[in-house]
Amino acid sequence: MSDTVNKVIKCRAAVAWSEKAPLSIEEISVDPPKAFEVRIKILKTALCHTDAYTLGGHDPEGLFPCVLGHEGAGIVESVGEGVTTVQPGDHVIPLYTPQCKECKFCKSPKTNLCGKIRLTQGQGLMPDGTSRFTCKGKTLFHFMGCSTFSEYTVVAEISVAKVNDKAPMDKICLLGCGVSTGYGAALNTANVEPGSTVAIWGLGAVGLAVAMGCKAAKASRIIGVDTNPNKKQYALEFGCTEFINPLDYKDKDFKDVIIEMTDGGCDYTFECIGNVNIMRTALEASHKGWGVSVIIGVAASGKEISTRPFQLVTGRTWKGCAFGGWKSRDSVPKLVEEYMNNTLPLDKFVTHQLPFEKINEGFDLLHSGECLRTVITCNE
Ligand SMILES: NC(=O)C1=CN([C@@H]2O[C@H](COP(=O)(O)OP(=O)(O)OC[C@H]3O[C@@H](n4cnc5c(N)ncnc54)[C@H](OP(=O)(O)O)[C@@H]3O)[C@@H](O)[C@H]2O)C=CC1
Ligand SMILES: N[C@@H](CCC(=O)N[C@@H](CSC=O)C(=O)NCC(=O)O)C(=O)O
Ligand SMILES: [Zn+2]
Ligand SMILES: [Zn+2]
Repeated sequence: MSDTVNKVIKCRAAVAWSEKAPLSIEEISVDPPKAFEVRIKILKTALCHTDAYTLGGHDPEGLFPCVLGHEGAGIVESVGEGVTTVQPGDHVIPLYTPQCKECKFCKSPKTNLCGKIRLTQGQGLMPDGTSRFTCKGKTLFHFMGCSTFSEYTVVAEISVAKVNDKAPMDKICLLGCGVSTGYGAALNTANVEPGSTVAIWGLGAVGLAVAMGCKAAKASRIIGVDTNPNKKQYALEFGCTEFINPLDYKDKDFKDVIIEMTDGGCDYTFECIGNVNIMRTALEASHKGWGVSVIIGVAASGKEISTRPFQLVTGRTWKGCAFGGWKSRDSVPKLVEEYMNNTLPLDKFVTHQLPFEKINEGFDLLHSGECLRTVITCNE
């Protein structure tokens, strides 16, 4: 048994003291896990666009000071009373979409949105309404039920997936969010069929994982759309059959470009940016009668979508997707196995690696357009 069990752990965390400010590496105190909670030593975490979105002050649920991060992997350090499904030493991925298996959402095959702890998670707190983090006498909020930008974190038992302990943490951490989300949006939410025509707006890690999912589903045309011309090379590498840059068609309504290219529109379209104007374009570029458009991107506070209702009357469907539609505790260990047997590539998403103290450079990279994912080493 580790000598930290039942004790407060003092460790480094990247604290977000306020929005729009760089993270600050601080010594924080991490309390022991309470009942049905798990304390995790985080080995690796990646940065997702959603961390930047919340730090940028765009998240209506953003609370500060907090410990951000939700795309991580680590080892269970200790467990609270009543925890039965994981034990110290287990390799785990924290889950921002938990799976309690008891609530009406978990019992429904129609959704992966567990409702058990969503309220307190959105309040930046553990399920009992308190925080496990303090720093310089101040309480820090949790983030998305994960807070992986720390050497140690505490999460609910229903928010951890136990995974293969042979799997490399610097790759499988990506299954905590971006890759699982994009891949599942294609396979679960859209349920893309063989021979389909698809367009994907926004070729970051999420959009490229959609492309991978569409390729796995044997779509015949996968059109990658991004304003960054450097994304062409990634588009083709991750399964797009063609790449198109809307900035090359400034004199046209871009949805018409796609509609003309595809004889009336795509069977499936995906928005992976968080831009409500593009969400409309993606819907309207889907085919009359049967087109399905999936919103994955997270839009800034106050933004709303619109279209003419006629677009829906004439048979298009607008859908949304959180965490790829995966029932998380059941599915994430299987996705790790897919990685281990080489059916779900992760390595090529990791374009940058940084030590913990350079985490702010990871945000710069995310904004630079050069990077798909930066993986941070929290503990060796
Ligand atoms: N629903 C869910 O469960 C999840 C949602 N998300 C959300 O998904 C979105 C994508 O995340 P991620 O892949 O990490 O983000 P990235 O920022 O890495 O990728 C977004 C891409 O879109 C490009 N882009 C920006 N504006 C346009 C435009 N007008 N037209 C075409 N392309 C454009 C960007 O180009 P450039 O590089 O030049 O900026 C970039 O390549 C975010 O909104 C994120 O918050 C993420 C995970 C889960
Ligand atoms: N907090 C925001 C919405 C943020 C959001 O939509 N989050 C996604 C995951 S994004 C991951 O990188 C999600 O799963 N949402 C479902 C949920 O229950 O949070 C807001 O309040 O608008
Ligand atoms: Zn994310
Ligand atoms: Zn549930």
